[in-house]
Amino acid sequence: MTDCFAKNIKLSVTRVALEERTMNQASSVALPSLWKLLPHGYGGAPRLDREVNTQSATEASLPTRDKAESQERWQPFGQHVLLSDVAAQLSWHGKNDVLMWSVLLSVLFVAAVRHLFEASASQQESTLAAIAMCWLCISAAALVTFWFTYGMYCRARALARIPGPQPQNWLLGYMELAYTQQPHRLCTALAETYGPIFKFRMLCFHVVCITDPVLATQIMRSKHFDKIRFHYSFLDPFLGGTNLLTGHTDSHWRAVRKGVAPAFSASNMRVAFGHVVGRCRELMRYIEEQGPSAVLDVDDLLLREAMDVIGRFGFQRDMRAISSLWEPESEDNLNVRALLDSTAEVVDRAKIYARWWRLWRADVRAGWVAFGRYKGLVRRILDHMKATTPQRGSFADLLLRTKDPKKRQPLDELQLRPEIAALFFAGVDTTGHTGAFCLYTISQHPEVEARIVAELQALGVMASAERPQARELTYTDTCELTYLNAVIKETLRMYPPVGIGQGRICTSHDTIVGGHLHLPAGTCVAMPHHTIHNASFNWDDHDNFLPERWFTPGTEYAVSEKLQLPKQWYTDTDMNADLLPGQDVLQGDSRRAKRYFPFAEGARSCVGQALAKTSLTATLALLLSRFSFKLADKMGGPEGVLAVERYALVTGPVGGMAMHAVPRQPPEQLPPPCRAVECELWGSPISGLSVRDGLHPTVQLYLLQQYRESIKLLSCVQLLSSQPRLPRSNL
Ligand code: HEM
Repeated sequence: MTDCFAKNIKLSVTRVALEERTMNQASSVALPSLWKLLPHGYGGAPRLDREVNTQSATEASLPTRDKAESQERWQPFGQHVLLSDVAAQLSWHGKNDVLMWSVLLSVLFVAAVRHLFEASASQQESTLAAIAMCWLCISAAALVTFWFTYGMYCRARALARIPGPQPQNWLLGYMELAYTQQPHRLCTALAETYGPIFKFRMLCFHVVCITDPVLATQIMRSKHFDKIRFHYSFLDPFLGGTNLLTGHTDSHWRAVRKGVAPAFSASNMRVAFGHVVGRCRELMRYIEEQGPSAVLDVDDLLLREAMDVIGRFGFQRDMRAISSLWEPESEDNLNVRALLDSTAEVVDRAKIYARWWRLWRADVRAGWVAFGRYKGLVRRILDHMKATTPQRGSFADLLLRTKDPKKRQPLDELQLRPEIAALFFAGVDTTGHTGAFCLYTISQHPEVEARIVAELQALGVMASAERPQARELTYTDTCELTYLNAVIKETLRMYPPVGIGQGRICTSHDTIVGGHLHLPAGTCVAMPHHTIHNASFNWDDHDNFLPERWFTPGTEYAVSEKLQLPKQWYTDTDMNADLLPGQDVLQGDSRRAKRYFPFAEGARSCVGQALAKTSLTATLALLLSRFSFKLADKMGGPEGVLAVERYALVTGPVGGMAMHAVPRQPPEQLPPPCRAVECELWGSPISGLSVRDGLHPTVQLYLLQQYRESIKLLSCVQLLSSQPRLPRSNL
């Protein structure tokens, strides 16, 4: 296959590193701007400031204010949909929808000709004017079509030698990828057939799939390839505008990224850990109440936990995603469901043309309402951020302090809202689905589960025969859980949430990748994570779930013996470079080529990866120390799980992951119940403090020192295990 591939690709210049050159050939004329127009430690302990006093008042007033606010605006359908939501969707079509514009212009043209005929004094005069107008329009349309087609022709010629599947429909191209439920698995199958570089066309897009680890690393790290805006802009009407996730790599993105990145610093992860523990304990209480015979959708539960953690960690706001499990009919639960369901609606809108205005369909109306509720949540979070002083160093605080580089002013509301929405959008599905797949893979490998249990017991965070009294999990423990971390890594290898990876494009220049692969300007480049992580040519035992592989140092880096392209493609790369003295591959050596990208690579890599890792490790450690998860019969075993796997911007099990949570020990053998303390000071939660009996002494001291006089602790002490909530009490 390698030889065949080498023959198919023209070996021109021997230049290996990523290189770009401006072409003076006609292709640069063919692809200019038209292409752009067309489809293609918050410092340690949680702060208990006096400012929070204002918070409860604000919170209390929010629902009324929201109601009044929304009554002011015209709501075209349903109480959650505002006119601005419809305007945002229309504006997207205005910018991107070629078909809509073609129809609109044709209608205008016919109307103009009719008007001419009616307005002209004589028959002859009107015929001449109409003919002139027709010629003018036809010439303009022909020019645009020629310009566009010529660009496509140039790209097709330049990419002709790259192998790839033949489209069944020459007009639409290879649309199978757009309509299959598992495009990531289809990509992997194509890579096994056509080799590490293959191409296909979808509509007018020529896509080159690069699954060779060295070239993929180079492109992800390159500043010459940007996000394909058209691909990401689908999200904009729903998220409320361009944001950190969907925007170009421009000065605005840089300002926001630089502004908010410190929120995910190592010291803030200790705070995040506290929130994760608090949420997870509440989740465990719910699971315990359901009992081992209940069929639980662990995917839904973990999505809710991720949502709560992001709400508390990022915005000091209780999203009530877990607590509303007890109140399925509540408004909170409907909002949570809206947020969780909205991803599917975005995907449907991307796949089904003009779905958004088919209002006679109940699912379309439900989709609008889900979007409306999501936006309502975001509006309330922003109001909350503005009305209170966010925790110093938190995402909310940093976002409010970020300045628009052009206006040199803090971001306005219209800029802030999409950033808040994007954080939930990027963080909830990815973390939740990964957790669900981790529990699934562990349930399928009893030997893996046994090793995790042994590790938790050895660390003393899980009760054992030798040590019946388990101690509390601490932040430092998450780094000590090496086997559990290897299990998470292996799950992310086999089930990377962003399965088809990132789409990149170089609009202005032709580019030569690896010294030999010529990519004309406007070619889309896809680096599917699932394929890179699961192709037989990149990994040994690619089909097997082997957490042990992560104990070999440098597993995430490309292996030179396995590379498929001719050796001269790699001569200038650093992938073979020996480590410099004192360098540790486990710490990451940015010069080396990788073959493992669950969080992407380079400037546009995941900003929240530290939070995701902390959250996953702590959640799984706590859940697995208390329960053993078994796949429910209704899932139909591993084949059933594979069948429900669906890529909807993030890979997850459609319909959820049904499992039983079996307590590890009968309750009477469990160590004395542990109390998770949820304190609230005027509505500001101090979560994740867990103690065996009453408030932790440090917290007591801290509270007494800070608030000796004014403290009115709305303390709600929740007992874990199956004990009921305690009534409110004063300190
Ligand atoms: C297992 C969990 C996660 C995985 C696998 C993951 C993966 C990724 C990947 C692959 C990207 C690049 C997407 C692209 O370029 O198309 C990305 C971007 C991003 N992620 Fe994550 N993510 C995870 C969790 C989170 C969390 C918890 C947050 C925040 C709360 C977050 C926030 C973001 C943001 C804001 C971006 C856009 C960054 C930028 O372009 O500057 N992610 N993530």
